Formats: sequence, structure tokens, C-alpha cells
Amino acid sequence: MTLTLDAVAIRFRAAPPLFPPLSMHVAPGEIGTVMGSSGIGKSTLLDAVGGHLDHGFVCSGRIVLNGRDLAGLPPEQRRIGLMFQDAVLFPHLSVADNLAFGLAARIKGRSQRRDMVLRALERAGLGGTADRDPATLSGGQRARAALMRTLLSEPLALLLDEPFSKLDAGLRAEMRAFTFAHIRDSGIPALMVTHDATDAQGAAGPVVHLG
Ligand SMILES: Nc1ncnc2c1ncn2[C@@H]1O[C@H](COP(=O)(O)OP(=O)(O)OP(=O)(O)O)[C@@H](O)[C@H]1O
Repeated sequence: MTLTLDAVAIRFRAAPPLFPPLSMHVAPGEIGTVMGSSGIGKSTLLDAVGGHLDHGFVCSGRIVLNGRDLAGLPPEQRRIGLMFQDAVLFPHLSVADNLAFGLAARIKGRSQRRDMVLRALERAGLGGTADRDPATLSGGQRARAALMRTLLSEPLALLLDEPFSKLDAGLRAEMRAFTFAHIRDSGIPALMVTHDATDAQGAAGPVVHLG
């Protein structure tokens, strides 16, 4: 699975483009990093890839996932996972039901879903937390559970917008290593927006600076 941005540029209505045309190739399991000053359009670029551009924005160039040009496709047909600063688990569901959420459409058997969720929790170092209320987990545990929920939905690519910026320094290093290792293992391409040069170094993939 690969993600290719080919001369992608975004403008708002008749305004000039937010940044010069951007090209980047992200290989399977690789993490491409987008850096640049505040307001340059980094989050808007992720919106364009995910299919969530606000009304009035126009995207030119090509965004190609696994050989398929994404132009005009709605988000649900793109199957792109998202990871944001705030790892939000549904508060009214147990940890296991949170992870099972994205599986329900694809895996019909309840016990099969449960097995997949328990295995994912083990992999994330969260064995034994399945039936707990998410509010009883630590911030780091919640962040790991949220990432596993996203990966279990088998996205074709992953978008990360400042994924570690709200975590304290120790947790940030741990979560960075955890996230990047799981992306590499999953073999999906990821695109990460960050202000933090250490994130970019850890990602060890292609890096672009907008503007
Ligand atoms: N719905 C909108 N309508 C008009 N302009 C918008 C809209 N959303 C964002 N913008 C503008 O588009 C530009 C890019 O915003 P964006 O959030 O993508 O920047 P960013 O590089 O991610 O910034 P930051 O690093 O501060 O998060 C900004 O100038 C912003 O004001």
C-alpha cells in the first residue's frame, strides 16, 4: 500500500494557494512528515487526503492511494484512519467495545470480534483492561487503545495531526515509539503533521517543509 501526493496544492476560493505544490511518496509502513509554520495549511492538507476539506477549498494535483486517484471520493470510500492530539474513547463503552467499534461492519461474529480485540489489547500492553471503563485508564493507555481501535478498522492509510503534542515528555517518547512500530508492522502508509523535529526524526520517512 502506498500513498502518493503529486503536485498537490490547496487554495480557498480565489485566494492564492496556501503553499507551493507538494509532492511526496510514502511507501508501505512508512511515515511521511509534513512540517511548516502555523497557518500554512498542514491540517488542511490532511483534510484533503481524508476527503474532509471544508466548503470553499479547492485541491489541485493528484492524491493517489494504492494506485487509485482519490479525487471526488467521499471519506467512507477512502478508508483512511485518523489520529489526533486528543485520543478520545467513547465514554459509555468499555475499552473492548471501543476497539470493537470499527470491526462491527466487517466482522460479523461477536466472539471473533472479541478475540481480535483481546489480541490487539495484548499487543498494546493493555491486557486485562478489556472490561474497564475508559475513564479508569491513564492518558497513555487511552492513547494506545485509541490507536489500536483505528488500526483494527483496517484503514488503507493513516493520518496523524500533531499526534503526541498533548502528551508530557516521557509519555510522548513512549507513544511515538509505540505508534511508529505499529504503523511499520501494519504496512500502511502514514502522513503526519508535526511541529516537533523529534517526531520527524523518529518517523524516519520522507519529510516536507511547507512554505
Ligand atoms: N473553513 C475555513 N475557511 C477559510 N479559511 C480557513 C478555514 N479553515 C482554515 N482556514 C485557513 O486556512 C489556512 C490553513 O489552516 P490550517 O489549519 O490547515 O493550518 P496549519 O498549518 O495546520 O496550522 P497550525 O500549525 O496552526 O495548526 C489558515 O490560514 C486558516 O486560517
